[in-house]
This record gives sequence, C-alpha cells and structure tokens, in this order.
Amino acid sequence: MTGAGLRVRDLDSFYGPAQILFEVGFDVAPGEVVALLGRNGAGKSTTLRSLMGLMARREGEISFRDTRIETLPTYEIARLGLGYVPEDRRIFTELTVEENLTVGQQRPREGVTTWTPERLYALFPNLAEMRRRPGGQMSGGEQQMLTIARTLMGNPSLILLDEPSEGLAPKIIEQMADAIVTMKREGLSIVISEQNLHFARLICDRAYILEKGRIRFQGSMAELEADEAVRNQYLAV
Ligand SMILES: Nc1ncnc2c1ncn2[C@@H]1O[C@H](COP(=O)(O)OP(=O)(O)OP(=O)(O)O)[C@@H](O)[C@H]1O
Repeated sequence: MTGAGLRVRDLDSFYGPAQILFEVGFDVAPGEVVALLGRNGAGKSTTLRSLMGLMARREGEISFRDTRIETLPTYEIARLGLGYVPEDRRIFTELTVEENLTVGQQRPREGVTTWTPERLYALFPNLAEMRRRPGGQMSGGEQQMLTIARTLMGNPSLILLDEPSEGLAPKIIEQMADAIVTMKREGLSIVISEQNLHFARLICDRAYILEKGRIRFQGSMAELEADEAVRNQYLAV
C-alpha cells in the first residue's frame, strides 16, 4: 500500500496481564474514512492507543506510509504524519484558542495539506469567533473541535479520532460531520472510533466492528446498513 495508507495485522494488546485485543487487522487506504465501531469496552480506544505506541505491551504488525511503526516511540510515529485525538480533550486551558493552535504547529509535509489557523477557522467557524478566549472557557464541543484543529496544525496525512461525537449536542455533531467531510476532501485519511452509527454513516466509507477485542465485521457502510443482524448483535441500538 502506498501514500498515507495504514495496514494493521495480528494486533494483540495488553493492560498488564489482561489481553484486550486479539489478532486485530484492518486497512485504511489513502483518502479513506474508516469507522471502528463497537459497544463500550469493545477495544476501540485501545486499538487507537496501540497504533500510537501508547500501550506498554502490544504485538503484531503496523505499517504506515510503507514504514513499519510498531517498534517506534510515539513521537516518531506522530512525526511520520499520524495524528491522534484522544477521547479526553487535551487542550491547554490557560492558553487562548490561537495559542493552542500555535502549540500544535509543525513544518509542512510533502504531499499533504498544510494547515494554518486561518484555514482551520474556516473549517471550524465557531473557533474563529473565540480566537482570544482561553480554552478553559469553552464548551465541550468547542474544546473537541479545538483538539482536532490543533492536531491538524501538525499536518498529518492520517488522523485517528476517538469518539469525536461523544457528548455533543446534535447541532454540534452536524458541524463536526461537515468538518470531517472537508478534511476528507483535503485528502486526509481518517479513522474514527464511534458508538454512534448515525454519525459514522454520515461520513465513513467503510466500517470494522470490534467486540471483546476482536474484529467481527468488515464491510462498506452500505453493507452494514443492509445487515440488520450484525447491527443488532454488535452495536448499541
Ligand atoms: N487502563 C486500563 N487498565 C486496564 N484495563 C483497561 C484500561 N483501559 C481500558 N481497559 C479495558 O480494556 C477494554 C477495552 O477498553 P477500550 O477503552 O479500548 O474500549 P472502547 O471500545 O474504546 O470503549 P469506550 O467507548 O468505553 O472507550 C475494556 O474491557 C476496558 O475495561
């Protein structure tokens, strides 16, 4: 696989002695938006953390842009252009929106969109209106957008979003979906961990379903739509 592609094979991950992921495998083609679906505790966050080298013990093969990354430290994985937005919104609460963006800035990367604060304000118009506001004085949804915007300042070619719609009001969820569609149009590859099938259906090309740390389904969103039995068995309805 070339370009921004991600390839995961036989991924096992552990918290202490407890094995959480079992032979997880999936692919993300350049420019594709892929959903990792599954109920609470299925292993979605653990999968994303494993890709970023944040688990103390994990085994298997992970290739990103034709480079094996499973032995690299997190900062080197990020430097290759893999962006990660964890579930807990990690903004700097004392810094303004603008300062938070500056903190995330990295040099331009060949072949991918170079993001600037102005381009990010166009992507997230809410943030434009509060560029001098401290991060701690923003709503949860605004903080979530700022976390994504700050990660984009690193000019990733692929971004991992852990439950971007969680806890957001319906109107903010719509804005988030619009922003993700624009990011895809800019050529970004995206992996989204989600419990909300309705949100995933707005933006994703393909889906994998995790249950108890194993992949139980893979297919296009249309195939998932058509498979009521799979949805009932593995997803919250
Ligand atoms: N720090 C930890 N120590 C031990 N076990 C953990 C830890 N974090 C998560 N787990 C366990 O790992 C399993 C997978 O959790 P994970 O957070 O990856 O699930 P998830 O699919 O992302 O669900 P959620 O939507 O709740 O985040 C769960 O059984 C959870 O209890």
